[in-house]
Amino acid sequence: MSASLCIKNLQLFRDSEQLLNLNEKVNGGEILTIMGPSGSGKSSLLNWLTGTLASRFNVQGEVWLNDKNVSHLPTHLRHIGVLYQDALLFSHLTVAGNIAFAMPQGNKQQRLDKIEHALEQVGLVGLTHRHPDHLSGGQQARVALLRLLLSEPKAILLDEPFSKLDTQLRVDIRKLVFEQIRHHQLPAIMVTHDHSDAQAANGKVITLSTPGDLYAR
Ligand SMILES: Nc1ncnc2c1ncn2[C@@H]1O[C@H](COP(=O)(O)OP(=O)(O)OP(=O)(O)O)[C@@H](O)[C@H]1O
Repeated sequence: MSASLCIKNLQLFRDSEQLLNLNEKVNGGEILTIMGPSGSGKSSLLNWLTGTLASRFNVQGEVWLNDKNVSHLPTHLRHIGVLYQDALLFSHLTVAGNIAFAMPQGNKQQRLDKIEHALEQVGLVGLTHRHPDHLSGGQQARVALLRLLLSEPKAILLDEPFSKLDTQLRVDIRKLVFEQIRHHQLPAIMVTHDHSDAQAANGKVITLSTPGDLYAR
């Protein structure tokens, strides 16, 4: 069975206004890019996928992950990970503590070995016991990525994850994130305002319309 994330017959309304009407399938290793003006429903789409949409919205449709309907599962059982524009690391925990926090339970030494190996892969050797306040923005972004990957998600959502990084760092971190998505063959959906992100993702791009124009183009 190959990995996939499917949006089936999504109809999303805020009050009586229709924001989204979508059917999409994203295969493992593919990145679907969602663009569109402020208020067009990008965050609402991500919230619906993770099961955190506010009750103010009316929604029909199903989320399927690896050929299983996960629409009725609570957020933590969907195994859909999100990377945000802020690294959102816990300042009271070390790098290892932050990453371990999201990992499945298991042997402590094996978990630490896995963390150190992952840190090595992204050029963060020696930072295992450091606190986030003593890391650069790029290092924090890498730790956030590892925390996400080592939580073993089945799909990844990217919510403007590069928008706070300066130009060169943006290119480097974006390359790393996309490489990891492809390496792990995870289906991914990225919300961005930046056309260079869309280009780098090298997949389908959907531009949502402003409310009133019902359909995505
Ligand atoms: N919790 C909420 N309760 C009610 N309405 C909301 C809520 N969150 C968002 N909305 C409304 O739903 C519509 C879609 O908002 P959404 O945040 O999904 O847009 P967006 O495309 O992500 O915008 P931005 O690019 O500014 O983040 C907007 O009209 C917004 O005001």
